[in-house]
Parts: sequence; structure tokens; C-alpha cells
Amino acid sequence: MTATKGLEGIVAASSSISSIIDGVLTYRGIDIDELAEKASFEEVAYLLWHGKLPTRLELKGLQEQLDQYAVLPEPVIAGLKLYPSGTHPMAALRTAASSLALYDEEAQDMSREANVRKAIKLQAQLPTIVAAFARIRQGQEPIAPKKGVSVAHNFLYMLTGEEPAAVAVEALDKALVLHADHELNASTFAARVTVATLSDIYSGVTSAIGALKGPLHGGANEAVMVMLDEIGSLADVESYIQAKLDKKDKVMGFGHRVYKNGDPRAKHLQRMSRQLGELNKDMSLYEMSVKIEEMVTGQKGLKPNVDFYSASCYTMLGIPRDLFTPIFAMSRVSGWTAHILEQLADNRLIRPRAEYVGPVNQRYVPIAERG
Ligand SMILES: CC(=O)SCCNC(=O)CCNC(=O)[C@H](O)C(C)(C)COP(=O)(O)OP(=O)(O)OC[C@H]1O[C@@H](n2cnc3c(N)ncnc32)[C@H](O)[C@@H]1OP(=O)(O)O
Ligand SMILES: O=C([O-])CC(=O)C(=O)O
Repeated sequence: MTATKGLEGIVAASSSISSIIDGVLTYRGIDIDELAEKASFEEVAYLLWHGKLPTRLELKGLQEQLDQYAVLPEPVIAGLKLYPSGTHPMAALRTAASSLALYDEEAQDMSREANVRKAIKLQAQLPTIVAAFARIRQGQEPIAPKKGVSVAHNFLYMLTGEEPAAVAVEALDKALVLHADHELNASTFAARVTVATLSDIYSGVTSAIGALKGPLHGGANEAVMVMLDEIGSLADVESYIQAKLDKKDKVMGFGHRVYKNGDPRAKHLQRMSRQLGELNKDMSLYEMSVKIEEMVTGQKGLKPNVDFYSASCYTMLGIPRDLFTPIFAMSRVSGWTAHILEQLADNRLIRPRAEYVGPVNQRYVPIAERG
């Protein structure tokens, strides 16, 4: 038995949710380029869960369910108020998402019908948690969700208490579409491993949030912004990035386990970053990002991934950098839950083997003889 480090190239599940074939990403067979231009996030979530685009009536039904479920149980809000100051929003989201199960009477109901309902509940509630926590940590009261508006609109409204600009809603909606699913990435795998023991959907999503938090995965979008803030200006990009490349340090937001010729989502976010810069009449973050890309791609051949240009986009939308990964989670929960439903529909425990590389033929030495 020989281990493959990081399971690179190992096919660990069959799935009909999203595919990456020859560098092309599809959700249920539809090219992400088309979905990014034409679909709303709610349509995409429905597509991921049900394998087909919704009719007008089905979309209306989903909107009504999202409206109904977006309100958090009072004890979950009370819990958010107890977290210590300085708690990272991803840690808060992980804990609060887990606590949702305590107040859902059907948390342990493993029927498909109940699990689809819980997928919609989680989709509705995660944005409310992120926005509520963002306000609570600043000493503000959370804002109740609005009915009849999109996830993107509602999130920006709950964050600021103001009606968001149409252009901001459109940009966030597209970002949510682009982040919704991505085959067997680390957090989705974590979700599938968890529910494959027949644990509940809340446990699966809690595992996934924990896996997304790390900077090699979803946490990279925040790390990109930390880097842009550290650099500070276009004039300082060259020396900063060159020093990183010379030391063989990783430049966050570049490289990918699967895409070697570029992440198809990055171009949409790059375009969005340029457009938001033009709109804000401040091209500095966009220009810094482009310069970083020129250097990293030029010298290392590494291309930007989904986390690179999303950082400048979210900042130009006025979103604090430690909310970037929670925003990723509030989109990806659609994909996680679609994968959980798929796993449970044809379940088998996920339990690979390890290649043992430790000592052999050792004996127990009584404690008195151990020196
Ligand atoms: C939503 C997402 O999860 S997208 C990914 C988000 N993560 C990041 O942006 C973090 C930065 N990128 C990385 O750490 C990696 O590219 C990962 C984690 C995405 C992929 O990792 P792996 O497939 O294991 O690639 P691995 O780390 O083995 O890299 C291969 C080589 O490219 C180098 N490399 C990979 N990414 C980078 C990077 N961002 N900056 C500099 N060098 C890099 C590695 O150092 C390694 O070099 P070596 O062969 O000389 O040792
Ligand atoms: O697929 C991966 O390994 C990471 C990624 O891009 C994602 O989860 O969107």
C-alpha cells in the first residue's frame, strides 16, 4: 500500500453535480461561463439541489422558503452575542451553524424530504448569521432579514441596514454563482465524509465550514487581501512580490490542485474587479492585482484562482476582509448540501487506508525501566 500525498489525482466519489473536464467547469453540465452571465444564485442553488433549472413557479417556491427560514432562532443570536471579542467570523459561523441543529426539530430526520428542507434552511440562515455577527461584534443590533429579495440583496441589507445599490447586488450575486460548487474540493469532501457515517446534515456543513476556513482553501481570499493591504500601493508591488518569489513563499490566490492552465472563474472576477474600480473611480486594488498576476504568472507559470480577484471585488463592495471566507461559505453551502444529498442517496462509509511508515516490532517497556 503506497499513499498518494494529498490524494492528488485520486477519484474518490462519483458525482453528477459539477464537473471539471479539460479546465471547463460545469454545474449539472451547464458551463460556468454561461451561468455567471445569465443565472441568479437562487436558480443555481436550485439547479445544484435538484439537477434541473427551476420553473418560474419553482423559483417562487424556493424564494418563499428562503424568506421563511432566513430568520434565526433567538438562542442562536443570543449565542453570537456571547462569543469573545476578536472571534474570527469563520469560527463564529462554524459554531453558530452547528448550533442551528439544536433548534431544528427535524435535525435528526434523515429522510430526503427533510434533508432538502434543511439544505434550504442552511442556505437561508448562513447569510443571516454572517451579517448578524458582523454587526454584533461592532456593538450593533442584528437586522432582521427582508422578504422577497435575493440572498445577495438580503445579505448586503442585513450587513449595513441600508438598501444596497443594484450594482453591488449584481456583483455579489455573480460572485455567489461562481463559488457555489466545485466538484470534490476539500470542504465538500469533508462534508461527504461526515454524512457518510450517517451523521446529520448540520454535522456535514459544520465539518465543511471548518475545512473551508484554512488559507490553502477558502481562507485564501482573506489572505489575498491581507497581502494587498500589506503592499499598500502599486509602486510597492514589485519589491514585495519579488521578495516572496525569491524566498519561494506562496503567493495567496495563485495555483490550484486541479486547474493547471487557469481557473475559469477568475476571469469573471477580474472583470468585476476592473468594473468596480471604474465605478468607484479608484483603480488601485485592480491595478495592484494585475501587476501581481503578471509577476507570478510570468515567473512561476501559476495562474490566479477564484480567491485572487474576489478579494479586491469584496473590498470595493465595502466588505471587511475577514467576512470574505464566510461569504464563500454562504454560497458554497448550496454545493455542500447538494453533495450531502447525493452522498446519502447512495451511501457507503468513506474509510480509506493509510500506508504505515512507523516503527515495527516494538515491545512495551514498563515505566520503571524507561529511565
Ligand atoms: C477555493 C480554493 O480553495 S482555491 C485555492 C486557494 N488557495 C490558495 O490560493 C493558496 C495558495 N496556493 C496553494 O497553496 C496551492 O497552489 C494549492 C493549495 C491551491 C494547491 O496545492 P497543491 O496542488 O498541493 O500544489 P503544491 O503546493 O504541491 O504546489 C506545486 C508547486 O507549485 C508551488 N506553488 C503552488 N502554489 C503556489 C503559490 N500560490 N505561490 C507560489 N508557489 C506556489 C509550490 O510551492 C510547489 O513548488 P515545488 O514543486 O517547487 O515544491
Ligand atoms: O477545488 C478546489 O480544490 C478548490 C476550489 O477551487 C474550490 O473549492 O472552489
